[in-house]
Amino acid sequence: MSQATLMDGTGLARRIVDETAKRAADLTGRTGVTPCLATVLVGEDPASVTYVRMKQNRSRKAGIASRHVPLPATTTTAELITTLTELSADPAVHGILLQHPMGHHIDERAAFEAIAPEKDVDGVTLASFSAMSFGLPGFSSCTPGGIIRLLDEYDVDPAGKRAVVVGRSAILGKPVGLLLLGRDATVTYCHSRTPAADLSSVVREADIVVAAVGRPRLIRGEDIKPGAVVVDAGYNAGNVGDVDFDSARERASLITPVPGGVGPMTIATLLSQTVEAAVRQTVA
Ligand SMILES: Nc1nc2c(c(=O)[nH]1)N[C@@H](CN(C=O)c1ccc(C(=O)N[C@@H](CCC(=O)O)C(=O)O)cc1)CN2
Repeated sequence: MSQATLMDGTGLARRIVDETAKRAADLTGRTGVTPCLATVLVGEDPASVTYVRMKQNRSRKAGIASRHVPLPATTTTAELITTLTELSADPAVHGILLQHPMGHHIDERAAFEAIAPEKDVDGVTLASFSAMSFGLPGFSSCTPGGIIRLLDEYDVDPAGKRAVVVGRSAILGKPVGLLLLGRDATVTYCHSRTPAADLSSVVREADIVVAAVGRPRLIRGEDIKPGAVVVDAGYNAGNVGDVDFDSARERASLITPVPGGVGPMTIATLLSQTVEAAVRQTVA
């Protein structure tokens, strides 16, 4: 079989950011309101610092203002909730991003819930999760939303397909499975406690594989069903995904590279949802 076609997240994300920039400029021209994304970072984890900086840089290119709130690693859950409540009440802020992960001492769920649903452009609140689960309007979690957009771009219709999601995190694995279910896929979840033999047998049956467990090269080409669509949403040190790319691309029909696949789509979705939030919050 020939090698899989690459799903180009970088190119699609660039087009989404260009469209987002036009929408932002239109809003600013019509109303004088500049969309504003507040980024909140607890501590100085190097990867998180990089991701937040990427979000700020791309926001600037899209005509979105950033308000950065760096907090010390010692910040308590109560202090973080106070910051997020203030940002939620600030009319100049349209979207709020709380970078994950935070320190183990922080109650992440309580912190995310302090974000007003209408400003939850990262799709992390229970309100956003429930809306997404029921197919109601709301903001999707950014990486899952970006993955579905990428599948659409490459005419991958999940309806009737067997999809496996490897991973069950609140911001990635769980929601992407629900979005695929919403598109009528037959979804199975595997995760870090799934025995290796079960993982292998489930992946072997899957038409769509979404790897989101954070284990470098866990998914091997020998387990990929010939012609399957493979989406690698793993972020591991050294820009290594959860899929063994070289062996998987020999069997897949479509595959996302790392870097250049799902990652750029995450940020493009965040920016697009920020401008959408600003439009909804602006009485023209
Ligand atoms: N609150 C959130 N926290 C986290 C999220 C999220 O969506 N919301 N996702 C990940 C990390 N992440 C954004 O925060 C992220 C990771 C990677 C990329 C990306 O574009 N990666 C590039 C490579 C980057 C490089 O060159 O260094 C790629 O894949 O091409 C974007 C966003 C965890 N936390």
